[in-house]
Amino acid sequence: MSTVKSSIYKPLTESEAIALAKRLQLFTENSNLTCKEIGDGNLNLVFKITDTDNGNGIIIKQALPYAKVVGESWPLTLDRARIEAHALLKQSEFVPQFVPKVYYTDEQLAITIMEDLSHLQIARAALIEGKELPLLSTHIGEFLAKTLFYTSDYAVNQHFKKSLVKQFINPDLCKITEDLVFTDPFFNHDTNNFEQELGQDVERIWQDQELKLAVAKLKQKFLTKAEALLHGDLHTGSIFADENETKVIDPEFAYFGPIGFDVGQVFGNFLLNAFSRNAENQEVLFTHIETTWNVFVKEFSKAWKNDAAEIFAKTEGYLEDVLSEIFEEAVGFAGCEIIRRTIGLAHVADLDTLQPFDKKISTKQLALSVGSELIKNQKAIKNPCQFKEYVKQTVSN
Ligand SMILES: Nc1ncnc2c1ncn2[C@@H]1O[C@H](COP(=O)(O)OP(=O)(O)O)[C@@H](O)[C@H]1O
Ligand SMILES: CSC[C@H]1O[C@H](OP(=O)(O)O)[C@H](O)[C@@H]1O
Repeated sequence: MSTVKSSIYKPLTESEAIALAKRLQLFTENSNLTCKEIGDGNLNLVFKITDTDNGNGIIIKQALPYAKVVGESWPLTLDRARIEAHALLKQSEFVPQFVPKVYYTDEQLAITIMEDLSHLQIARAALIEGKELPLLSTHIGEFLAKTLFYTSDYAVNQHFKKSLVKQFINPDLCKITEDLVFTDPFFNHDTNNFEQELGQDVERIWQDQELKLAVAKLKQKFLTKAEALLHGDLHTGSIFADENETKVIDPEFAYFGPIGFDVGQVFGNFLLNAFSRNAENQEVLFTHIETTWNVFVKEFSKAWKNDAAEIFAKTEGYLEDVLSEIFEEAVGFAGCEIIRRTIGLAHVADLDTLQPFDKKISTKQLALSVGSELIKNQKAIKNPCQFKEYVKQTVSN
């Protein structure tokens, strides 16, 4: 992997993307290449370049100087491409099997060239289609445990950790999360986006002082708790998977934050998919939540026992306390993710594609109730079993 800093920024066209790939000798000179811009996310361009003779491909991801979902009226730093590439490289030190290979980066052009994962499917789409993805949560539990433990003060020399914190200072992308996840959905803000039929449910959220106090505290943790290098946007649209393989993409929101945030986003997105299903098909999502947590605990504890640098690591009860706090925070962060994906700016297809309309509205009402209950009852929910009971109880009330 090499990095070049001399180009001048310009959004690529499909033919320029091909020319770049050839110039970088990522294909042989006579290759017949096709290119298609396939970006379906909120922020960036994604070019898929394929050699038509053998099907081999690469992906060129390029940041735009604004948020694609809104347009040029929402300027956004190109530095997110540097953060994404460096986060992928850092994660690959601990879990190379779960991230795409990075072939090349150019900070000026804001591009990352990486492995084409088109043989896999985005997990959100696969779950909506009802696929089980049997290894997804085992892999994600291990991804979370290793990327988070090995970038934390539990594992890393404090001086080195602070140099990493500096490398991953990501204020613009953090501000998006601070606003879209932790602020706007809890106030009458113009970024919110919800059906008028949800008006009373949303008003209830805006008036709920107990809920708002709990969200304020979670937001404060997101702002201040520089515990480990987070992925920062670990929803099921950031995961490629099939029955055997799992790859986590799109860590442009990476920064040093609370471990429970990444874990909570995973829980929240599994639940959003569960809400979209009939009761008899929901169990597999609760199993994914349980497995994610159990594998996370197993791998995090193993890493702690073998590799902790912190002198207090062997102190009785410390690991257990750290894990309890991560779980408690994850429950609250999951609640925030569920609420923001239901009434905030950026929705999820799991809920938005539900039909008929009445079913969509009633499911969203349920999501808002469950999200609120999780946030308000974080301390009472101590394990995946109680998590499931709280969700089921809220659904049946
Ligand atoms: N490495 C990859 N291999 C194949 N397709 C990819 C790859 N990275 C991204 N994509 C495609 O581009 C889409 C958007 O990518 P993503 O990184 O999520 O962009 P954004 O940052 O804009 O959300 C993904 O949903 C996927 O379809
Ligand atoms: C204006 S950004 C909204 C939303 O989009 C990001 O998701 P993605 O990059 O995966 O499309 C992130 O979740 C932001 O909160």
